[in-house]
Amino acid sequence: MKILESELILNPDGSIYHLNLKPEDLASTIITVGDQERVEQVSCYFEKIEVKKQHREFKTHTGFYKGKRITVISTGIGPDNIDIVFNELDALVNVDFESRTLKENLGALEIVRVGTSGAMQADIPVDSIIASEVGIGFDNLLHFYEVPDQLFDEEFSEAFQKHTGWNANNSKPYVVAANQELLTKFTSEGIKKGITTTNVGFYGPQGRVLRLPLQDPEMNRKISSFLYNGRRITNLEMETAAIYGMSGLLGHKALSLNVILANRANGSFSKDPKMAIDNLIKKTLDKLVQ
Ligand SMILES: O=P(O)(O)O[C@H]1O[C@H](CO)[C@@H](O)[C@H]1O
Ligand SMILES: O=c1cc[nH]c(=O)[nH]1
Repeated sequence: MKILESELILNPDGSIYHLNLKPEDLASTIITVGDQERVEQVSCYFEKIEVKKQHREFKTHTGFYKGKRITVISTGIGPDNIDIVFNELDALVNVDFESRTLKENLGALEIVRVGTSGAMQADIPVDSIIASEVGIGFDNLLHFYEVPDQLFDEEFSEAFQKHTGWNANNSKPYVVAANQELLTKFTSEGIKKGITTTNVGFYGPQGRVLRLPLQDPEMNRKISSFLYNGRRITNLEMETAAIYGMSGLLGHKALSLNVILANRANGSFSKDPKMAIDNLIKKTLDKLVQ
């Protein structure tokens, strides 16, 4: 069935609406970063860059690292942007833009998020790296899609809601896993597995108080004391669960790696965030070519 012009929006040059990319601009291995300035921080390691495009906060470089074609793209902040980026990345590989129909053989992208994050446990040092084996989404993005039974871990979500006395006005947390193959490949010395919450804001939704009091000032304490099958929540950020959910629905493989910049349990912050992120970028690139 033909996808209408109002649903799959193409720019006059044939590129997709927000990302400003054409199908040939994209590699099948993709690194997503939040900050558009991080795109160069990744692509500076490429031996050759063949595509450089930007529209709004979505900046893309495609090039080669040790002979492997890789795309690095910025998503901006938050799950609403993940909806845009993941639908458009998928359309770039799985929709024929000429006929506006789905391709017969659907492609699976390999997607690794290189992000920054806050630790919820005092013993997780700033500058360390966590590979999220599970994302817990506090956003409601995934609830707008038809979700197959096996994608969310409902039992996990219920245990979490019970432990925290979760306020139903916030959302219904969804729990979704990383791609196991990528998780195994990336977990190593210097990259530890963890459980990551995806929060809908940086301040109140992550329990930060500058001037506004919180609806539940105890939320971070409840999150950090939660245990599920002996596993604790390690860190929080703003994209991972949405990335895992959208990848699960669309048939792509995704893993989220985050360097810890803030430790919320002991109030510390990285002394050199740029260097800490750079360390994660180098590790990610080397793992991708292994
Ligand atoms: O550094 P990035 O990848 O943007 O990730 C984290 O940093 C942003 C908040 O400062 C949020 O996007 C959060 O997920
Ligand atoms: O505390 C933090 C640090 C980075 N990113 C977040 O979302 N939270």
